[in-house]
Amino acid sequence: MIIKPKVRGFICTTTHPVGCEQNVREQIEATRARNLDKSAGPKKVLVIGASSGYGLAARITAAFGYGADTLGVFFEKPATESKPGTAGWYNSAAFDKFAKQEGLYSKSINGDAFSHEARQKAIELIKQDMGEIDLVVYSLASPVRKLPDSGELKRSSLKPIGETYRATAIDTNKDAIIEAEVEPATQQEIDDTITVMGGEDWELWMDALDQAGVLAKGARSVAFSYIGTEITWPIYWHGALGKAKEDLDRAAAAIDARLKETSGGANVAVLKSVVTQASAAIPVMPLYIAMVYRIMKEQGVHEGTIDQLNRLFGERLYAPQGGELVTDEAGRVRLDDWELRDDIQQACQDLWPEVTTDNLFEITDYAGYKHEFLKLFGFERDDVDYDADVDTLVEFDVVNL
Ligand SMILES: NC(=O)c1ccc[n+]([C@@H]2O[C@H](COP(=O)([O-])OP(=O)(O)OC[C@H]3O[C@@H](n4cnc5c(N)ncnc54)[C@H](O)[C@@H]3O)[C@@H](O)[C@H]2O)c1
Repeated sequence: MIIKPKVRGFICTTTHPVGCEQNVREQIEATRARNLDKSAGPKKVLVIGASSGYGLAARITAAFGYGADTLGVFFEKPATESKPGTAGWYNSAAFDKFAKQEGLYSKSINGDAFSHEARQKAIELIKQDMGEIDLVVYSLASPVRKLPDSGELKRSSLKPIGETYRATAIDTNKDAIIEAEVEPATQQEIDDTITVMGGEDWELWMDALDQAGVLAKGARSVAFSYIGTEITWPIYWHGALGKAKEDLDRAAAAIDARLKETSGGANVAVLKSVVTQASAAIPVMPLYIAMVYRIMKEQGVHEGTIDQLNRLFGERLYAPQGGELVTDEAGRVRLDDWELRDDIQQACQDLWPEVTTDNLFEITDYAGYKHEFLKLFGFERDDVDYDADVDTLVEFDVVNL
């Protein structure tokens, strides 16, 4: 099949298997170049949400930075005769291939991580192949959760709370500046967003792993959050999603108290805004990212997904000098420190009212944003021949639920 990108709103409905493999290879090379202290890191790792974005970067960091065995859980689609698989499918196939070449254990579960079945399958595989795990990374981003007991479907909302949110944004289909308007979430929508993206499911995973006796002494767990500043607060931190992320903080404290009994611990890690399938769906994020990327690149402090995870592991969770993990007052590990620097945020504030459809590509890094977005699906890489016929039917070591 010869595959070209087909963008519909904030997703690309086609993917390129070779481009996705090259994306994974590039992240592995970036991780190797860091020369992380192998003796300090995790050895057996479960990553929930392992196929793209921050979860994939966590899996790559654990495996190729520290030589860890990994079990990944994700919800992706393989190719059919007429349609390529999802990017996360090809990313995971590539990860699996490279990990096995390196002699590392790699196994994956493709199915709904919110289900009890996924937890049971993970526990079965850990018992069978890994014994105990010493790190659980929780990196799900989902618009919907099927409740594991009742089967009821809950949906999350990307909405403000209290007032209608009006802000300058990009219509990414037309590359045009628009005024976005988002109605506030109802109480039901806020509650449902907490149910989908809050900490309950993370706790269910940690309970199940603990009860099954597969958590090693000193095991750690980390889940990811975003806080941002005034620019994004109305839609994010002060919106429905922010309430869910507050609930993640609550869950982190509860899980931490339990893991501390064996000298382990749990934290929320607050990461910077990067281009992923999840962030592309959040109103205003594409414009904010286009601005903050430009400014952070100019200041020499730009980081992509893999850089953040390499730094999280290498300089925070498994810092070679040991000692106390540095957190903020709420126990969160902060990797958004450079993005939230006053000078960077002030430059974004200054740029915001200036942007128009005409100068969008000139005064922001929107070109960089678009490139990163297409890259997520395996497109726009210099090292891939997009006119060549590719085999889309890629298989690997995965248990499909
Ligand atoms: N992208 C950002 O800018 C940003 C910034 C800070 C924090 N975060 C947080 O990082 C976490 C991961 O987000 P991302 O941006 O990497 O997203 P992503 O869309 O790239 O990845 C989401 C992952 O979740 C998996 N997933 C979704 N629903 C699932 C289900 N039902 N069962 C199993 N797997 C499922 C997907 O397969 C994929 O592996 C989220 O908690 C997000 O809030 C993201």
